[in-house]
Amino acid sequence: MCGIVGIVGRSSVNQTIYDALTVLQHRGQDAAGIVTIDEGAFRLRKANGMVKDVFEVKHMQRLQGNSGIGHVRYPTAGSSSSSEAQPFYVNSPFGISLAHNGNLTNTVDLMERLAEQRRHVNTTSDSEVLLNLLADELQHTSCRNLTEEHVFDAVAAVHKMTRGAYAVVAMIIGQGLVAFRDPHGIRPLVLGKHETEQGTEYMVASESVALDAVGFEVMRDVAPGEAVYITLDGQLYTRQCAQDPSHVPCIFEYVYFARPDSTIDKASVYASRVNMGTRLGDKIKREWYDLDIDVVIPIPETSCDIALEIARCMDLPYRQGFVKNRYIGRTFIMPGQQERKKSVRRKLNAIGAEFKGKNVLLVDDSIVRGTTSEQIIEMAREAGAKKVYFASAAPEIRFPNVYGIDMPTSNELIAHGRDSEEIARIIGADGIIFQDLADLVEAVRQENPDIQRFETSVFDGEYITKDVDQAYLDYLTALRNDDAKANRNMELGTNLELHNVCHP
Ligand SMILES: O=P(O)(O)OC[C@H]1O[C@H](OP(=O)(O)OP(=O)(O)O)[C@H](O)[C@@H]1O
Ligand SMILES: NC(=O)CC[C@H](N)C(=O)O
Ligand SMILES: [Mg+2]
Repeated sequence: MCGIVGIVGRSSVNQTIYDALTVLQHRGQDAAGIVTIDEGAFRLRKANGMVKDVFEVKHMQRLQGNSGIGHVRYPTAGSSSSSEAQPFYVNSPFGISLAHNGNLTNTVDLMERLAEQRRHVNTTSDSEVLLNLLADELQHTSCRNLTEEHVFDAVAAVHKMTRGAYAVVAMIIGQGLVAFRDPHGIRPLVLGKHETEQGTEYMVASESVALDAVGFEVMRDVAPGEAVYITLDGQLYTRQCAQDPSHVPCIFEYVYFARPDSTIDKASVYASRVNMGTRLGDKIKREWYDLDIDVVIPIPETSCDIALEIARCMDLPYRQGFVKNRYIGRTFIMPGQQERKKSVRRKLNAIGAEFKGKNVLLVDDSIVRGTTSEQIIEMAREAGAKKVYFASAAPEIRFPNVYGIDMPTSNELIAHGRDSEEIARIIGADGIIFQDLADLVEAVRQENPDIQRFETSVFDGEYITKDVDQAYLDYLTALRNDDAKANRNMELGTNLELHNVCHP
């Protein structure tokens, strides 16, 4: 998952965008970038690394201007090379810079289409394709200045061509900032404002927490298919640009990706996780009524709220049996399995007294590759646990994700083609229990019953964009399994870092 932010302000926005990106860091740890508009030119800094490492004082000083966009990246397409860090830039028309959260499912077709238009895409990134599509549509207008109608027509045309998931923010030199969400609203996008003496400032971001952190007030979520256009002098326009929008947000945002203090599509992530705990706690009581569990222990960090609620439901003590190293990021979104594996032990350490001689129930939000659960169970046993049971607040993840979460290969998923007993045996648990999908859906719907359907393909294999067939999944497996990614990253390590040349 990536994080995006965009601001049209009344004074310098560099620090505000930086601060917002630090609060969205949990959505992408591979690369970060900011572009601002200053005196009719883009100022850009992007590179691999965490926000605090990418932007030094000298970069921040160059990022002048009252409007800009930012991105934190977790790659789901192309490579991890710094030349694929975002925002991307294209010089015509006007000069456009774009940042994207999500993943396109018809990138190959779109590339061909762009080639026919004699547009060059310099990387293997789907986001650069998206930028060129938008640019190509804006190119059709012959006016010197864009109106909101030109912008909205261009977004409508992009919607027609593009399949997959996308929340997008783009800056157009001399014109304004445009943000839009795919017609299913798979990825989140929220709009907010801040009143100043000079006038209203507007901001869009992946999560509401980014607005909270920098003192902006949340106005509303951007609707599926809707576009927001804010001119550089601060006029806000909005329009529905999709022909047949429907609201099908990604449920994994609530399970794992988003911060608990965010509200996405009017459903609090924290409250949804507590509800997941209540429902899973009830299931454990029903199905494991004869088990002798002494204590409930979360696997930090995302599962803590869920585990606390399970303990409450089951009337059992809740103990923080694992201490998290606060200087290590999320392991699941790291690029390779070797690194992910090594990081679990560097990140989490057991407190012996909480395990010795006890039957423990470990709780996690989800089990994806099983990297975390396998090692954590081993650590619990080394710390002296008698029995180790495992509960997952999400159902078994059996199908690839094609909408912005890097789970492209079913063979890398521990639950693919396996039942609970086999999974328990592999990770070394004495018993394992998963949330039912209906309960997971209701846990979030409890917070916003207007959401009729969620994007749940990783659990049930149903892809809302209808263009995902076995041939596409096979293509993705070949392209993005861990080995293929590692090879590609080595090859592209020296790729032309076209957009970074002026700010090393
Ligand atoms: O089965 P796996 O492939 O290990 O993936 C699942 C684990 O990865 C995530 O944790 P992560 O360390 O990324 O982040 P967190 O600290 O927010 O829990 C998630 O919360 C699970 O613990
Ligand atoms: N996780 C994401 O949103 C990734 C965005 C884009 N597909 C990239 O790989 O850069
Ligand atoms: Mg975790």
